[in-house]
Amino acid sequence: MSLHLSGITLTYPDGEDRLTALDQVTLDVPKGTLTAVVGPSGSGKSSLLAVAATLVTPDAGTVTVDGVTTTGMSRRDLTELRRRTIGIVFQQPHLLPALTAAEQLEVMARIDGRPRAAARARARELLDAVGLAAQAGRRPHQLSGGQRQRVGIARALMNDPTLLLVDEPTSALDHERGAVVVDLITRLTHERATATVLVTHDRTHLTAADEIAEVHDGRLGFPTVAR
Ligand SMILES: Nc1ncnc2c1ncn2[C@@H]1O[C@H](COP(=O)(O)OP(=O)(O)OP(=O)(O)O)[C@@H](O)[C@H]1O
Repeated sequence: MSLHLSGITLTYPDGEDRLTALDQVTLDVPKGTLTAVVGPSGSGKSSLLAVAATLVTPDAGTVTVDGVTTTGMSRRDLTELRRRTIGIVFQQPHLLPALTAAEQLEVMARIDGRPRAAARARARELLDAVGLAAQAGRRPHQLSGGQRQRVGIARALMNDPTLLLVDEPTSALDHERGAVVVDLITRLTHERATATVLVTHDRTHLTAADEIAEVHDGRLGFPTVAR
């Protein structure tokens, strides 16, 4: 199992009290499958992603990524685990304005200490995989919103992650471009055998999912109704 969340409870300070953002959440995401996480605003979707990304430590429960249980791990070991095994796609890709599409990717590999030639080859391969081979030399302002998001997806795959966490990737895109991005994420999930968690507001994206998890008030349910 590439991602295993077991009995996760997460609370935030709320005045004198604590607000329960996640309540006993258990979720398994096998390699090569996509789980869509849906639910109303404030239900806990971003919190779930942050816990899975090991960016937030839950009050209770265990997070296991690629067979490694993170309980009690040092900050440094968690950073290393994230660097090796987790790719994150944000709502907005936050590209660096001065860098070309290829350089946005190469810089990730250089941070990891990979040789320049290997970084360049990997960046080209991934830009090709997301349909942007011809745009490799363009800077963000020369790309459309959908193309920028695809650069963000390719960048998240640079470290060959086992776990791909995707937060509302289509929020800045129109419906059609959003569907293209979700199709791409689904294809890459199968081709690259990532365990993918996709948070989405758009229920039309659910046809692409292997599993749908609905969050309500921090609790997770799996609908049994047909999609
Ligand atoms: N840092 C924080 N401190 C206190 N409360 C927080 C914090 N982050 C989130 N919350 C609360 O936790 C609950 C879950 O929030 P979360 O952001 O996970 O929801 P969400 O489903 O992602 O919402 P949206 O769809 O609007 O992004 C909400 O009630 C929210 O107000």
